[in-house]
Amino acid sequence: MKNYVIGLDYGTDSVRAMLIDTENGQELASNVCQYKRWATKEYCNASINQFRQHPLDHIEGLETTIKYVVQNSNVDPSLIRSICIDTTGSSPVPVTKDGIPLALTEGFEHNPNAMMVLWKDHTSIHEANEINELAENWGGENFTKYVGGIYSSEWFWAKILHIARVDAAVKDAAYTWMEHCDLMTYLLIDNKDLKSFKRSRCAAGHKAMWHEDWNGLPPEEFLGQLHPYLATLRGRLYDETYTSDLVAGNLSQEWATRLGLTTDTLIAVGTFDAHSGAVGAKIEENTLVRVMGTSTCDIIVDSKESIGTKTVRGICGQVDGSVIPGFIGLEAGQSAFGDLLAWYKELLLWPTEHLLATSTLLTDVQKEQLRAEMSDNLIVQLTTEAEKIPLSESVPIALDWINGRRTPDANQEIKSAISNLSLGTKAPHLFKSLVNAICFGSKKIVDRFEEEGVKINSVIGIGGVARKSPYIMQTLANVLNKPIKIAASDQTPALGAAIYAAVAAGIYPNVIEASQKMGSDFDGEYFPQLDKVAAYNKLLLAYDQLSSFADPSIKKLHHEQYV
Ligand SMILES: Nc1ncnc2c1ncn2[C@@H]1O[C@H](COP(=O)(O)OP(=O)(O)O)[C@@H](O)[C@H]1O
Ligand SMILES: O=C(CO)[C@@H](O)[C@@H](O)COP(=O)(O)O
Repeated sequence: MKNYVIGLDYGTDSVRAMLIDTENGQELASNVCQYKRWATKEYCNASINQFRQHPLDHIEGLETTIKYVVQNSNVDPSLIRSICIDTTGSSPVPVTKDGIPLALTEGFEHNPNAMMVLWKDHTSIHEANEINELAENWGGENFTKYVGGIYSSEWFWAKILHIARVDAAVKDAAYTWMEHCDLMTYLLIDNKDLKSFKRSRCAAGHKAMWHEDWNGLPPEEFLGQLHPYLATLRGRLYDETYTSDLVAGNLSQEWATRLGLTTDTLIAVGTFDAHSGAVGAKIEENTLVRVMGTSTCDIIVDSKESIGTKTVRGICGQVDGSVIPGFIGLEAGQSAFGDLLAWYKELLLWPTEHLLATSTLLTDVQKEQLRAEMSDNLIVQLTTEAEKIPLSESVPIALDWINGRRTPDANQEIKSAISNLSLGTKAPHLFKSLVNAICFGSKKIVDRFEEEGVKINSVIGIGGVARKSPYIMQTLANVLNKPIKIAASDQTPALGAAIYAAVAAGIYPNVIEASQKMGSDFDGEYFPQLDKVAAYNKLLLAYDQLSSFADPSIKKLHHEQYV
């Protein structure tokens, strides 16, 4: 009998559904929906790094995309066994006692503090510092131990603490908070009991300091010192967490009717996009999967025996079962990857945007066409020119911390810098230096894992930049001095979610087996070019020097390891 599943992947700008044949991972239908309200950035303020999303964008996107794949796949809806949802994270949402997102209730419809606080929102830098200070000095267990020793402003407690401080009305109305992947899963299932609802192990372990060692979330005595609200909230959250190979519940009658499915469809426990992306790209023990898009997420799985009691410094967490149940999932990442290049592109397009508007040489239509053409071609042209610049030629040295540093050693306050500019520095030289910077930042993550005893046997690249830029992937292979395989699928997170769904429905016995059968193939591999590896190592020394200058907390590096 045929079995089908749906993977639903919530990205930063859009949500996509994929209907998959569980026999071979073949995609039978897919559909993407952009978030309408988010597109106007109505609830955001980039100057203070405030990024909020309205839950209606997520609910409308869910209904549109799932309905589309169900109707356009020619599959009997009763054969659609299960759905799994992945989202960005940490992206917490305040909800009422009835599990309704606060922004859907009267009086809060347009209040950004009542909306989902997107992963890249950095309004809670101060609160993250406070959490770190307390964790280190309160006299008890340091609860940041399994999240790299530093709590980030991108994460659950820091974000909630910030909102509790700045918006008493939201604090008082928010009975509880849910990670986005949990909320969307909860929305679909029939069991509406918040206390017994199966929350994501991945989200709780990587972002909310949940760990078996202290029986769940940090205790009230700790959280209460940050804010009494957090202590109250702790009691309304959860003790247990669950991996995504498990069932959270059956599709509710209401949603079965709305989506054209039946209540026999199972909904798996939710997870994060990077983790499901790794599963969609056939991650195995000691494989590093790098999700390279706007930012990066670096995911590794290692055995419990190999990790033992070790805690890896400066990463985004080590969590039992966050990627493959039974293994430790480790996460790191860069706050900006493609975003550094996007920033540069925007900078260069400034005259096109502003001077062109006042020019009388072209019609409005021509201006628009020119603007679009330049925007589409700029990175491609810069890439062609940057590739021609020999490594021996002096290029600027840049840091990749344009949006702070996620890892190693989170510091969201740190800023980027560029040095070694001269009158000979042209736009492609600067572009080349930015590409080098994002690759050097990647090398720091790989080095940290290896220094801490986590073996990396192979590297897989997924995400927009991995697929669009052979130049960046070749540079990365040279900088890391490791081969990089590229997954063929553009949609590995949705595919990974489909794989979890298939295991939850009992179609496969475990995630590894399902991922081997359903996961993406590879359609490219980049190998280090031995003549260039040494030259990049030299440039890396200059990157290290600039890093230490911009962030004096970085220890003096052992340069001898690179020469
Ligand atoms: N040809 C290219 N070379 C390098 N980077 C690119 C290219 N095209 C797009 N990008 C970068 O890719 C990023 C978007 O990656 P993508 O994976 O599509 O999005 P997301 O991270 O939101 O899922 C942008 O930051 C953009 O600067
Ligand atoms: O941080 C995580 C997961 O832990 C990601 O959700 C976050 O970087 C967003 O990634 P994308 O830009 O959607 O690829």
